[in-house]
Amino acid sequence: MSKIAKVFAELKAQGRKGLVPFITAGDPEPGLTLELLHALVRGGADVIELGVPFSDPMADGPVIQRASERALSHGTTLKHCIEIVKEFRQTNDHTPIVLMGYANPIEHMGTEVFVKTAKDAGVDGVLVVDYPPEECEDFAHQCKQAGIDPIFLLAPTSSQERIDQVGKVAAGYIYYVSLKGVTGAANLDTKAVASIIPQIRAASEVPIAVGFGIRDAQSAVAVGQTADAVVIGSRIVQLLEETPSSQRVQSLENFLKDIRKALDQ
Ligand SMILES: O=P(O)(O)OC[C@@H](O)[C@@H](O)c1c[nH]c2ccccc12
Repeated sequence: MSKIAKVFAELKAQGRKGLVPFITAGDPEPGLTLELLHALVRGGADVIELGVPFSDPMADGPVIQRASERALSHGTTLKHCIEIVKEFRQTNDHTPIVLMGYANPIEHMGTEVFVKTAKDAGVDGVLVVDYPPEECEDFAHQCKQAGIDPIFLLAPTSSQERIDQVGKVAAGYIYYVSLKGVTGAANLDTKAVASIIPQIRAASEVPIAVGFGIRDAQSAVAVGQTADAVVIGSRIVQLLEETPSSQRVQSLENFLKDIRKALDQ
């Protein structure tokens, strides 16, 4: 059983919902990411999504685009992201990390080299935004062979055929994009999300995490009523952007603790 599957099995047994925060590696300043990862764990993260900065992040709204730009301006590469995970694993062996990113940097590194170095570093899952299942059979296979869960996106626009297809290859969790739009969008409709989840559950036994537009305890709890986990990205990235450097780690931990508390009530 993968580390991600184990975490979701534990959550289910405890009747709890998963909390999955996202940060961009190398943002807002280089050298802080490792500390931020540990702060997320202290704040109650069950799985962490670590964004690999990319110059043309077409699924991302302005907040995460700016994070990518900052990280790239500090010279953050895919190799650095993997090294951060390796360092994190020196002292944390239990919190799964999912690398989130786009195909270009991975193809630039070479998929075989990527899968091998990611596995050796302790990466648990990979979500490549521009790799729909039919375009990455070989890559998904390589990941699975290495014990890395390939994570796929479904969205309100996904056809039944796509839902079935993702249901067949999914591992770790299925990421349901709550809305038509980019990360950080403000038009979350929890009722619409709740109406689609049963359709996805019918196609797969893999847990369902929902992201896009979850900003606070209230929206997290509302989505958590039907999803197995909630993903929070832009709100966290924005908090880091707005907080003075000396308070970032503590603010992040506090922010997450509040959401955790609300989800566990
Ligand atoms: O930012 P939001 O609205 O909280 O949504 C989560 C999201 O940021 C994170 O999961 C993510 C960041 N970049 C992505 C690209 C595609 C899908 C998902 C993502």
